[in-house]
Amino acid sequence: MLLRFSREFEDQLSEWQQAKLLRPLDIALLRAIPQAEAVPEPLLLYLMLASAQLAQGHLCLDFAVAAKAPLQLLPVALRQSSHAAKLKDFCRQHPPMQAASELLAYPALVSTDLRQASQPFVLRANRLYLRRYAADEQSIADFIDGRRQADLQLRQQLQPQALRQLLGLLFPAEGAEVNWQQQACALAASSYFAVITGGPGTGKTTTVLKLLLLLLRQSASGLHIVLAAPTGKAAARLTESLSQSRLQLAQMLPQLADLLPQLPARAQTVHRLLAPKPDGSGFRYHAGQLLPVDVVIVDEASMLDVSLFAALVRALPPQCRLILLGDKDQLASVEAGAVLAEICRHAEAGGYSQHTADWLAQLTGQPLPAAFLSPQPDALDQHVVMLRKSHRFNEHSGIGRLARAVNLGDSKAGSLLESCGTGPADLHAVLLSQDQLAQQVSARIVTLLAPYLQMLQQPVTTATMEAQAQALHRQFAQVQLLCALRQGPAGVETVNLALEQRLAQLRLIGKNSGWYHGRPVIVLQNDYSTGLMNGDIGICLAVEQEGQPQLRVAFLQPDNKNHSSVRWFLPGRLPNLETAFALTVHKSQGSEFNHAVLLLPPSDSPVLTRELIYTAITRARTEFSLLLTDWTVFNQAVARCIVRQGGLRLV
Ligand SMILES: Nc1ncnc2c1ncn2[C@@H]1O[C@H](COP(=O)(O)OP(=O)(O)OP(=O)(O)O)[C@@H](O)[C@H]1O
Repeated sequence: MLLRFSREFEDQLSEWQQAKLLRPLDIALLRAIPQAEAVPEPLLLYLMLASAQLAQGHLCLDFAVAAKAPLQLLPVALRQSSHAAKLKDFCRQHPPMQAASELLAYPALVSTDLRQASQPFVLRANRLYLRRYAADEQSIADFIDGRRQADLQLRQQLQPQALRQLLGLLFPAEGAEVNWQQQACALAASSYFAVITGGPGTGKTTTVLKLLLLLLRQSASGLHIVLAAPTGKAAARLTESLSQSRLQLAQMLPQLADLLPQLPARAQTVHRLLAPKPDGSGFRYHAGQLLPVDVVIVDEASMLDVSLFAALVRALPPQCRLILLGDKDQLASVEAGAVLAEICRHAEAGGYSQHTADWLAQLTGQPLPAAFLSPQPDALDQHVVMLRKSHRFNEHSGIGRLARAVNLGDSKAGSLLESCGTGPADLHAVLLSQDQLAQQVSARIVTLLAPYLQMLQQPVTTATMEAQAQALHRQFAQVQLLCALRQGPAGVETVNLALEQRLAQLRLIGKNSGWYHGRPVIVLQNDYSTGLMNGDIGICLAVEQEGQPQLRVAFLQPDNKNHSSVRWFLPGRLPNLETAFALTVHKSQGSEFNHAVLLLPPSDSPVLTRELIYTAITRARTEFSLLLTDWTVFNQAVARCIVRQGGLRLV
């Protein structure tokens, strides 16, 4: 039975829903809980607001934040709206901290002890959670805590001298500067849980491969190692990057080359590792059925949402190591929580205890500078090492400098781009007018895509289809247009449509809707029947068969020999997908392009954040372009950080 509330309260709810202060889902949730009937209406509204926080990526409603700044409970776009006053008035009339204590009078609905019972809400340290998210956060905190205890024993068993020798072999001395890769390897080699964070090209993959060689050398009976990533695209890129790094390591470290065959050749998605049950009721591996693994490496961990992370740690056996790799400054997952960013909150400063610093110095022979030590060390910081030197972008690289400036929220970041022509050669900015924006963008992108479009003019035959698909994929990945938004005049949908129309007008594609020769597509969900993963890119080609063109879609699948093979599909067999001439920045995470072109919308939006701009810039290998109509939009985005409420550091 669904609850009906008093007439006045129902009216208030529909007003709040219309004002977008609540979602229909937030209201429906409380209607479905019989115990809610006894709760006074203001408290019910707080419970609904706690559920509404998830839409903004927060794990909980923080009453302390609500008391200090009630508008923080709203998406940025709504904070200026006339409706925001409703929320302010509500918080004034029903003070949040008082509501937090009043909620305790309803133990059938709200519990303070997660382990005790199964109430739908959990209140801890003035944070109100839906039970599931409190449980996820608790699982992660328990996992990290458990691993920390186990580390004490592990370090007693290790032989520092032997480790030091291996670390010396893996990281030959380079000078007086701290070798953070070596520090990361030393920490991870002596921990059951470690996080290696760093910007693009700082050597995360290289470091973790060296770590695996070290662990393999130390293991008497071999190790079951698994490499995973949150998306299929990121897993494919990790597979590719692994095969390149293996070749380099084989040359650099001939003494350890015999161990290379023991390294996994492929990475998989975290979902696939946990094996979803066919009926969608969870995973085959969980706390009651642990994964048979010794070491799990998860790359692009910024994209891990709290629920997937919790599901993973619950399924790990006690003696299994978990090593997370990722760039803490990138966009977090669209789902709730920002686990990597939260764990790495103090990574820049280090925050090491004297004990950690002494241990690392013993293993590496390199003492950490005092600036990285903290007099009041936080336990979580002892698991994290940040790699600080980019081996891809040197100090003269415009991309590297721009990424750093954006990351620091430096208001001068725009001037690096504005000084086009006189500034760094790898950066470009183009100011467009608002009129016919998508058409102006299309004209520019068609020029950048010229080599790809030219290649498409070659007829594709059954004899040449494989090689042509490979070449077209390589060419298509050279330049990628990234949109900050999905909808609106500069959104992915409008721009893809405008591009298709322009290409059809120029007769560079056969038609501008449905399937056509040359249509690039991106898969929008994992599909285990085809093996295609969310984020995979395909190209539709008309293959001449007995004089008749047949449309087939070519997807690349990296193999373990640093090559790719092509998988062909009939368009009708493919899962949910969309055209990929333009991608959202979110969808581009985990991919890289020689030239990344970011299009900003004409007006500000809460989605435009420092993390989004940074993620777009760091997709670029050799060139980055910004298309915009107004520099204020760029500057406002750089000034806006994503803040997500969660309590991992408090649990
Ligand atoms: N210490 C080093 N000295 C010189 N080159 C290095 C060093 N570490 C890594 N590299 C090189 O820098 C490049 C990037 O390294 P790697 O792929 O390990 O970085 P990453 O942080 O994993 O990058 P991504 O941002 O792509 O995930 C590789 O070509 C690698 O060989």
